[in-house]
Amino acid sequence: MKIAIMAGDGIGPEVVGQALKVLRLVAPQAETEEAPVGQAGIDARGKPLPDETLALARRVDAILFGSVGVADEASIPRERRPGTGLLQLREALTLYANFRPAFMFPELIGASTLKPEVVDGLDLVILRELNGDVYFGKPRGFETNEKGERVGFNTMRYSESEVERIAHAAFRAARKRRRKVCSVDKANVLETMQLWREVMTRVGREYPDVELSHLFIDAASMSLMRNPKQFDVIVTGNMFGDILSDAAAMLTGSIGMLPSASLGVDRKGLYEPVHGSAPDIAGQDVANPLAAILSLAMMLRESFELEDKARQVENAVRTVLAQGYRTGDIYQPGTRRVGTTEMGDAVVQALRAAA
Ligand SMILES: NC(=O)c1ccc[n+]([C@@H]2O[C@H](COP(=O)([O-])OP(=O)(O)OC[C@H]3O[C@@H](n4cnc5c(N)ncnc54)[C@H](O)[C@@H]3O)[C@@H](O)[C@H]2O)c1
Ligand SMILES: CC(C)[C@H](C(=O)O)[C@@H](O)C(=O)O
Ligand SMILES: [Mg+2]
Repeated sequence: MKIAIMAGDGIGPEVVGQALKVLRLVAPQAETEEAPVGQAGIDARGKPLPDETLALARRVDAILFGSVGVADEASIPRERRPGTGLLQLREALTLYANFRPAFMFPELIGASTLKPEVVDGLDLVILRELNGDVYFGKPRGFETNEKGERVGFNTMRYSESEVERIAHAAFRAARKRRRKVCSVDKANVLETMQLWREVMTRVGREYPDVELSHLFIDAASMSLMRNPKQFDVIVTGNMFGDILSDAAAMLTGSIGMLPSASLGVDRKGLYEPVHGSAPDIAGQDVANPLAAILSLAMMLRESFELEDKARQVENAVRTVLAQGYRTGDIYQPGTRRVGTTEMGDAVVQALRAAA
């Protein structure tokens, strides 16, 4: 059981630190090795994904990832951008299937931005394609047009085989759940997405026991807010999945609650909270570590087939919420406001008590 720990930047090390305490307790046999990524990679080795970090990623069974990013990310050239380290890692390991479950803990119903009856019992998963789309399509870059103005451009691209493999992943996931797949695209405007819908429909015929529907991204965004419980598995492209999953976070109360698993062709996976490095709250011991801890649970389940351990961790999260522990992002009057470390300790305590 070899695990690479890539805590990254900002609140990354704070939340991964809590997940590590949980790992040590539930799987003391796990061998871990840390490696810098993001701005930490640039500081240590001059690159957002140092060669040594990538080599470690290739050697291990799973990666526990924190978050990467700095406050002025948007103005930095690509090769020196912390986020590039994460994108390169996803590409190098062919981690094309990014599962982002959004699950409503009953204790947090009041923390959701939606009415209680709309989110009570919510349990959906957004399956985001992670290796293609406008994120990786070529050509990309800057050029000068005939008027002498600068032009920035990217290309939205998907090949049939890329859509096929994510489609199969979606239908397989649906078979373990409520057997419904909603494919989200923009096939009314974009050729890339016409192909996406065509391939989804074709692959769907191989899964007659799974109900397939299609929505355009604009309508899907609305439906996610209006009636999120209609969804089981939502499968979508890289860019739309990025946006929809942050939106889904607010249904469940906070982005600090959302875990994710990025899987490829084998069981090796990268597990990370959906949130970023949150420079606005970094270093204050206030970030919610539960998304990182729930990402660890996904790792135990998916990469190591330790279903019991995964459940223990998820139940411990449920217990601390029932006990009233809340970080600032999910705080409500009448509950107990705690910091990152105290929340991690509470989860460890709950695990010990249940053992
Ligand atoms: N997977 C990743 O590593 C990842 C994901 C998203 C963004 N980023 C990067 O992070 C940096 C900041 O991006 P952003 O501000 O748009 O998104 P963000 O997710 O870092 O933060 C958005 C908001 O949510 C809050 N927040 C995030 N995580 C939280 C937690 N665990 N507990 C409590 N509050 C939390 C932040 O304080 C902020 O107000 C950028 O450089 C961006 O590129 C990285
Ligand atoms: C940091 C960034 C590159 C990343 C993405 O856009 O994929 C993040 O927003 C995410 O959701 O994991
Ligand atoms: Mg994102």
